[in-house]
This record gives sequence, structure tokens and C-alpha cells, in this order.
Amino acid sequence: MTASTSKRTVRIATRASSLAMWQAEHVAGLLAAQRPDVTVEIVKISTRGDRDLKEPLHAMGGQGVFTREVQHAVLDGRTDLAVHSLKDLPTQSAEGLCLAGVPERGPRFDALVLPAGAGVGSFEELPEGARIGTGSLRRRAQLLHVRNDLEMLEIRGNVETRLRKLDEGEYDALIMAVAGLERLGLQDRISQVLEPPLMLPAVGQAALGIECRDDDEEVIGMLAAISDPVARAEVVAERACLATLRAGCHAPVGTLTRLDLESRTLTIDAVVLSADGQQRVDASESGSVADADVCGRRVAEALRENGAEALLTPETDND
Ligand SMILES: NCc1[nH]cc(CCC(=O)O)c1CC(=O)O
Repeated sequence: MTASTSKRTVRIATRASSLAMWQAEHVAGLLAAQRPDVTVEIVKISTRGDRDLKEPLHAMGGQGVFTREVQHAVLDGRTDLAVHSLKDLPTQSAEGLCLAGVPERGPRFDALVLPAGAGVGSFEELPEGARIGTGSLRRRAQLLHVRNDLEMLEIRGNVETRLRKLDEGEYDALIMAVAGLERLGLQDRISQVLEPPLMLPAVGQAALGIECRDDDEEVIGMLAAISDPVARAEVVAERACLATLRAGCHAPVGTLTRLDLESRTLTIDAVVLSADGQQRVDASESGSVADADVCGRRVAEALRENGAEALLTPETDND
């Protein structure tokens, strides 16, 4: 027999930023290792969030500004799957697509980043009134909760652009995801990792979400094979919490999920704040890993019972 069968090609849709490209190439590598019989190609897609760099993200209708056009490239058949930062992916799934892949998750906390040459410094040492660059309502509210002297300033652009603006003196510090910095080889820019209870990560932070057409059994199988059950259970719980809280409303929300593999118990801590950080409501729930979604919904209900209702104003946000 001659090996004349042509290799199947799987096309990956992604944004073109260097972080998105790292993530798409990472997934391409996972797929290639799993399926040596498949050729993987990456197709770059421009999104509204990449093109419009003036508007604050939370004013842009919030949800889906980095994901919608990438999803369309799967729906119209130009590509077979889309790789997203899961925290940018709306909890309401797009018609015709399914979230079939969640690979192993990266480090999920946020970091304090200081201007180049500022030396080592910590959040506690920031001077009175320090200018912090972050458009994320979640990061702003959690910092303001403990330091209401800080000046929160909008910042847009990809990771490299943000660091340049910081180094040019526009800000005294940035808050950025550890995972994004590490993926770009910029871990030496991390001055301090901000951990709970000061800073709870975004829902899905440091996880990748891979979508494909919901009737594409072959690709669904490939994505199942590169998924991590721990990461999947965590993000199912976190996204169930967010979806239950929101139903059209948006407020700063943070979550932290841990999984005890021995007892197969999942614990989710969640926090909701007012935009100015003055009010903060938290809750925690545990349950079986098999019922991750139930656990997520329960923690959302517990937040409401603890008084989060009043904070869930109809605004939009991003992370
Ligand atoms: N909001 C943009 C975004 N989307 C995903 C990441 C980094 C990777 C992740 O947190 O999943 C970032 C950069 C950042 O928040 O600093």
C-alpha cells in the first residue's frame, strides 16, 4: 500500500496579538502531538476589540468584543476551531458552537507590574494617589476596596503596548494577568503576585477555551483529547457562577476555584464588589466535582443572599 491518503487539515482561528498567537500555537502543538495524522494551520482574525483602541472595553457593549469575529470564522467554515482566552468568552454560548476544549490551565493570579527600573516594589508600598492602569472593573474595585486613594486609569492595547505606556511614565503601576506575562516571556516584569483575598482572578482567567461547530464530531473528539478535566471542572463552576449572577447585569466579579482530587471535592470562593470598591460581598461553596455547575450556581445564590443583589447593576464590564 502506498501512503497516498492526504492529511486532514485542521484550521485554528485566533486573534493576531502575540498573546493570542502564543495560545493558538500552543493548541496547535497539543493537537499535533495528539494527532500526528493531522496538519494544523493558524488563521488570524481581526476583532472589534483589536481595531478600536480608544473606547474603554467596558463601554463597548462589553461581551464578546474579542471573540465574536473569531467565532464567525468557525461558523462560516473558514476554520474548524477557535482558541480564546476563556475569560474573554461570554458565558452565553454562540448558536452553533460548543466549548469542546479546555486544556490545562496556567497560573491564574494577577500581578503588580512597575515601570522598568523602578526596582522591586509591592502594592503596599505604592505612594498615596498612585496612578494604576487597568480597564478591568474587577481589578479596579478590588484595589479600591483596600486603597481608595489610588487613581484608576483606563488603558487599552495589547500587553506590549501597555508595558510601553507604563515605562514611558503614563502610570505608576499596571495590574496584569500572570498567565499572559509568562506566556510572552515577560515574567521578569512581575513585581508582586496579587493573591486572594486582596485580588480574586476573573472567571476563567489563565484558561483557554476552544470552540468548534457543535455538529463537528471529529473535532469535538480531538478537543476532548487535549482537554484537562481539572481545568474543565473549574471553569464550568466559575462560568455557572457568573451566568447565574448576571442574567444581563454586570458588576465586578472574582472567583477562585480549587479542586481536591482525593475527595473529588470542588470549592469555589466568589466575590462581588461595587464599582467604587466600597462594598464587597463574598461567599464560598463546596461540592462534588461531578456537579461543578451546581456548585457555581450555589455560590452565586449565596452571594445574592449575602447582599450582592444591590451591586449587580445593569452596567457592562470586561476583564
Ligand atoms: N483582558 C485581556 C486578556 N485576556 C487574557 C489575558 C491573559 C491570559 C488570561 O488571563 O487568561 C489578558 C491580559 C491581561 O488580563 O493581563
